[in-house]
Amino acid sequence: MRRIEPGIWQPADDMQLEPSALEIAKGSENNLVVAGPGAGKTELLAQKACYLLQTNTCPFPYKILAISFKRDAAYNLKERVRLRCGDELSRRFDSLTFDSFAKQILDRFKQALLNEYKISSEYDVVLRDQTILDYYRLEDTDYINTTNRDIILTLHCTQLPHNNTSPGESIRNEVWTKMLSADPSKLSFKMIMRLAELIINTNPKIKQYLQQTYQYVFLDEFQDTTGIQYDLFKSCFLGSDSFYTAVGDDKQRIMLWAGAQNTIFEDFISDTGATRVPLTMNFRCAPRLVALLNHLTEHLLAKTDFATPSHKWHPDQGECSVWIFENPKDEMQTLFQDVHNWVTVDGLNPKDICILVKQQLSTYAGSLIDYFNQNGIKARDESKFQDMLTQEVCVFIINTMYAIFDLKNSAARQIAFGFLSNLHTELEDHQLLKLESVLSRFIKKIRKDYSASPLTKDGIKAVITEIIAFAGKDRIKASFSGYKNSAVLDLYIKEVENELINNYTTSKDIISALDMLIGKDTIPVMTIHKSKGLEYHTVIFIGLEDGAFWTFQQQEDEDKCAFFVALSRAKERVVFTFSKQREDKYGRMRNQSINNIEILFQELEKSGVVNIIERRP
Ligand SMILES: Nc1ncnc2c1ncn2[C@@H]1O[C@H](COP(=O)(O)OP(=O)(O)OP(=O)(O)O)[C@@H](O)[C@H]1O
Repeated sequence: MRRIEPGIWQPADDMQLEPSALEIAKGSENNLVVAGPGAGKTELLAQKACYLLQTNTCPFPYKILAISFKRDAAYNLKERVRLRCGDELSRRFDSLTFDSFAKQILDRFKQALLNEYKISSEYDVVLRDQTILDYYRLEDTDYINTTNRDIILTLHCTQLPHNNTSPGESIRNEVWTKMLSADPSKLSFKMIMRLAELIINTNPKIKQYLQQTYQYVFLDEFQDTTGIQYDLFKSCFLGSDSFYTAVGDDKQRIMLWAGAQNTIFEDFISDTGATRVPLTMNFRCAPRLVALLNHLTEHLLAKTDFATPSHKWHPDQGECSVWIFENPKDEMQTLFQDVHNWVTVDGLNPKDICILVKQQLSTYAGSLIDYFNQNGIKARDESKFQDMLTQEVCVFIINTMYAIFDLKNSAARQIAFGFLSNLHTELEDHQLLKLESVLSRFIKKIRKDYSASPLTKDGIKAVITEIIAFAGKDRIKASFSGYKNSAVLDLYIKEVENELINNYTTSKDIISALDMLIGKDTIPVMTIHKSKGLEYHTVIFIGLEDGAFWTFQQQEDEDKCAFFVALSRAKERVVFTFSKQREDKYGRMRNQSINNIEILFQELEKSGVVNIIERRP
């Protein structure tokens, strides 16, 4: 690929960056970009990656490491850079979550662990706190006096190697020993992070290798970085010649409950000498929504970093309403009628509408999802699919299936080919052309083999097996560190297979089954925490009620931020619902109040841009 002169480099997709954003994209300093929702913080990281790669400012073999908070964010950032810079350059852009970054270090260098922290060659990742609590219960007879949260915190909060000075510490150490020496070892992601950190801190050569690999390090959603994650970052990179760009927004800090470090911005500046740079635009939200966000910034969050809307909007665009209902049935029917109109009359794609809840998705939106589906508008709990649909191997299988069974889908074939070329980084351009025609022949052959009679469950399984065999399981394992463990790779392949077979059983058509899997024309329903970084034309938040904000009195600031995050996912329209009654998780109908969260209603009202009305079907 031809190098672009730094002087003539332009941001991709004709985007105009704010002058300070452009300076950061082109600069090589440590920066902390602090800006509100929709300011283009993630976009700035994508543009900076393009600048560094396209101008060769980050020359081969150096790489860029971008750490995002969620898998889908990491995947989207990588895709954005790949589409703009091409496969070859974007291979030097590693976009990971903290969890996957730590896991890669552990998987690659586990032989370098100190003896007392050795783990089995394959290990189980423990995703449920209960597993840890069960180990703890075996060790600690006073278990009953300690809260679960404290146990989990104590287990992970200290850097390795552990001291053993107090009785509490010796119990913790015993739990670690038992989990590490289980067959296979049992590790939580936080333990993986601590082990990765230990490897770096006790092996200067590995640390040096890492620092020499990554000349630039990006940190997205930095406001929610936990102490453990920050310790890992510091162990890996502090004192190196790498340049760091962190971006975040303290008005969107919603992970304090999960250990986000409250002082992370100040700590980062003092540790790295980074310059704090504000951005002032909001490219996402229509002007009336920006006005509302500005009002809440000042009066709810007591901050002063106000935003200016983009010129692409008319000043009157953007609407925010609070709809008050007698009961959840009225709420469900009214929402359905309105959404139906938006889809059928206004032509809005259901995928551009998002339904959000604070927590307990099935309590607040379970019946609503069923009702929408029964009446012809597809909706689903998106969190069940967010991980699978951003797994490279799943994306590959799905797109190869599209390429086989949907002749018109040339984009799918391109994505499948992108995956294959990542497995064959040794190939020259002319050899890649050959690979492309091998893929075409494979697609034609499978299409022919399976076109004579309708597909069966076994047929779907066989096609997936052939697709994986075609790519080469060993190659996939060698090329993606996340799949080094065969069990993990098999699990994801099985997950796609099961979902496809389920969908096919209902739809009897493989394209429809694939469409269902990717959530085509389907309203995503999720919690606020899962919506971080995402954006939709319309956002419907169900349950602006004390019941949903039951933590408000204990963590007022965090819950206000959660409310701010929900609102700021909308580009054009946001609706909050309040139902005078709501079923609890045991199915009992309860009266709802706004005594605790009255301030949210007051400020919405005072902003002058919110329509608060009683609605009936
Ligand atoms: N310079 C720009 N010009 C036009 N559109 C932009 C620009 N920067 C970002 N956008 C668009 O604005 C939207 C928000 O961008 P982005 O997600 O990067 O913001 P963010 O600051 O990370 O948001 P948040 O913190 O709310 O998740 C996206 O649709 C993005 O494509």
